[in-house]
Amino acid sequence: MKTRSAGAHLAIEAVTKTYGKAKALDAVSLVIEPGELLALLGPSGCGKTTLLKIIAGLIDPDEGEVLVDGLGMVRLPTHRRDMGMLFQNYALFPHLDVISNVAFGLEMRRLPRAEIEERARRALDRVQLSAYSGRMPRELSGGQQQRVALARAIAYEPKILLLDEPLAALDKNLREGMQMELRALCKQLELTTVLVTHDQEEAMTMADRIAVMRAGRLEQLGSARAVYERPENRFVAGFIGTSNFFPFAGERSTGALGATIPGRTPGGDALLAIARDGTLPEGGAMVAVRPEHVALSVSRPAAEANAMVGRLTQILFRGAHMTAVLRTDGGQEIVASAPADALPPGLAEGDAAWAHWKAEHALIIEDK
Ligand SMILES: Nc1ncnc2c1ncn2[C@@H]1O[C@H](COP(=O)(O)OP(=O)(O)OP(=O)(O)O)[C@@H](O)[C@H]1O
Repeated sequence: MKTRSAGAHLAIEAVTKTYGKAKALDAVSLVIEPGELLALLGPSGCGKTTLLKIIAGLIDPDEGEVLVDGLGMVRLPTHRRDMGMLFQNYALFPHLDVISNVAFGLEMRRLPRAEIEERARRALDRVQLSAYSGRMPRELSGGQQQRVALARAIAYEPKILLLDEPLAALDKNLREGMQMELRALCKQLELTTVLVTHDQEEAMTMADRIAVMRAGRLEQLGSARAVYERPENRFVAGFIGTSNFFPFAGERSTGALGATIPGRTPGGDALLAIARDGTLPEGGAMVAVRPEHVALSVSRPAAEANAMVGRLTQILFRGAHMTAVLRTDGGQEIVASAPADALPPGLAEGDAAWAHWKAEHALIIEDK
């Protein structure tokens, strides 16, 4: 008997969807490898759910194709696509016990009785709820109900799992635990998984790769690490983590970005040193520096490539980390974050301080 479902290859080709005049999706293409967990991440209204529903067959695209192992899906109804689904409103049937909830989809598929029972028990076992099979949904916690819904989604051993904000209804601690559990299960079952989320931490925790979307288009696709460390534009740098942004005043003709490029900031004549191989973006450039790469000191650091002086307007302790905001005379705000014990002793809000960072931590990104 089959004990696991190996994931399918999923390709989305130039999918477009328009509602009235508004383009919810604008020629989106991406490939998800077998067994890969891909997060669709973006702000509300960017088209994530529309794309997921098109993959599922709940919405028809205007143009484009969805391919599973090379086979076109667009004309196939949802129930013939071999995809498990788990949505935020996972609504279990209140009048059915746990095992019957899990078996429901299998019964719809008219499988033999013995096989339905076997598969439902195996799915419950995978979410560690075997002991709860006779309980009613109202006798379970929110997290347990969510697990039952997950068991229902994987019970018929689909090749693709589609998750739309599946943990949004859970409180923070439970959500974090479930993120790891859900990822582990997808990996164990080798499921090809598409996760819709607007929560960048959830995307980073769970996904092999993240597709960052904005207004119906794909902005950047890469591993969490790549997207975080090498955001291509201001939107991605601001949406995944936080960034300090500086206007870029280097020469457009400067080919070698490894060289020091003089820049001016609203704060005055600060020299911004930037180290990054590559070319300048066509549509205008900015410099981005992550707060954790900015250090603070009382006096000007001798050997640092970039340093700006200002006044500390806020110091916030956040448990393991602290965040400080420095404001230059010219009005440029610089956010620094560091382990709480890394703040120079004696520095307080209102004090003058220097913010500094290495050239290699200043990224040139597209200003869009
Ligand atoms: N049935 C519909 N009729 C008209 N417009 C729609 C419909 N469904 C979605 N839209 C619009 O399409 C765009 C994309 O919606 P979608 O639900 O895919 O966004 P999302 O990224 O999933 O957002 P959220 O995180 O808020 O769920 C939005 O501008 C939305 O208003």
